[in-house]
Amino acid sequence: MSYQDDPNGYVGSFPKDFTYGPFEQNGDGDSSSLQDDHKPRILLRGLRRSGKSSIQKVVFHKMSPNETWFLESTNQMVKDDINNSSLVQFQIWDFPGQIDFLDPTFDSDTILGGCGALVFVIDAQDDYQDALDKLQLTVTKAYRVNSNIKSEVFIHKVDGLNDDYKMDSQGDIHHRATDDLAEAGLHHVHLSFHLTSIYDHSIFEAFSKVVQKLIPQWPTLENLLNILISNSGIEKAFLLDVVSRIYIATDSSPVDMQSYELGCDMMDVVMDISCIYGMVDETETNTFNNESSSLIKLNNGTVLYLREVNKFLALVCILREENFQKQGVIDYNFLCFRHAITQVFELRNKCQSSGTDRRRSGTPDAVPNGAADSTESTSDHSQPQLA
Ligand SMILES: Nc1nc2c(ncn2[C@@H]2O[C@H](COP(=O)(O)OP(=O)(O)OP(=O)(O)O)[C@@H](O)[C@H]2O)c(=O)[nH]1
Repeated sequence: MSYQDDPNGYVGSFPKDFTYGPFEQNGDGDSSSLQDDHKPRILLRGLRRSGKSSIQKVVFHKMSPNETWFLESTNQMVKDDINNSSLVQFQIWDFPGQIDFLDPTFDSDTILGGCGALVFVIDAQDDYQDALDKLQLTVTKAYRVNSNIKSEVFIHKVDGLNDDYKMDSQGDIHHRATDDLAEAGLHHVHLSFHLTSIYDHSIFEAFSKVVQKLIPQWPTLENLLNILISNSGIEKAFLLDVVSRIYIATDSSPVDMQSYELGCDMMDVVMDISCIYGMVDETETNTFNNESSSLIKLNNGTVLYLREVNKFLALVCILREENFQKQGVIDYNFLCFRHAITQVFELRNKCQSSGTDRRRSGTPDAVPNGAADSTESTSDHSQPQLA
């Protein structure tokens, strides 16, 4: 691995205005200033007992999978704000299985209009014909109201299935669901399928992919990670949301579940140790700060390295032990990376506040709907907001 000059400011081409020193968390922004009544939405739909509430509780509320046995059936729509402590701000609306989007009393225009993604949960351990019928009706309705909505299908509870059956079910569901949509005249609507279970990391991975599609800055984050790993001898890097453990970006090499699990486990260890030993006084609530970092050497020659990026985000890197000998280079490149991420968020916040000012003053947006302009895309309520 060569550590050559890089036009992006990594080792060898030190940006002139960048110095070592305490990292100012400008990029975090003040989440309260970004609060908005109209949070972007992810809708969770599916038949009764398909696992919707369990998914929401396990991913965003740290409920252990076994505790979901005691969840009662949802009888009313539940709105769950994912904000403040988490980088990605959005609302999850969990609909009771029996609610019908086609019911005339259901205000589908308002509910589906500002929605970023529709997640449809299918219980793979059950007969899924009814679920497929409902999926077709739901996606058709959602698409007619909001053609920008991303449709995601979670083939859920796959922990009880053997690998062959899992793959067969996925193929069958994929085939039938796309045929149904084609019959309804919606050939062009794209459905994404994910095999999920709350008993492993598959549900976190699937949710990561759903959220990533809604983050306008995602390609930039991926690009920054690509530059970082190629200049530092890193094999895989994840940008993890500290609270939920979903990854909001990774480099463009394929994700293998084991690496992601390692990253999440490391994050858990760091948070546990920080909570126990990192508290300076009783009033302190956030023990994850710019001092937080961790290094774990595995006995197979792999090194896991974690650094705090800002209070919502951590970078977890996986690399070979021999590439970690130049830790100074990696640390230096990490500082450049963190600086770049800060700039991305500053720009994001600037765009957002100018959008808010425009809305307050009633001035129409300068750019028409649909134009490829960063200001426009960031004030779109169907996108989650980076804090
Ligand atoms: N084996 C297995 N069981 C799961 C999984 N996810 C959820 N369950 C179980 O499925 C049952 C129903 O889960 P809920 O989350 O209440 O389902 P729901 O879709 O919210 O149900 P309604 O509120 O009635 O619409 C619970 O007993 C969960 O423990 C999973 O990944 N694997």
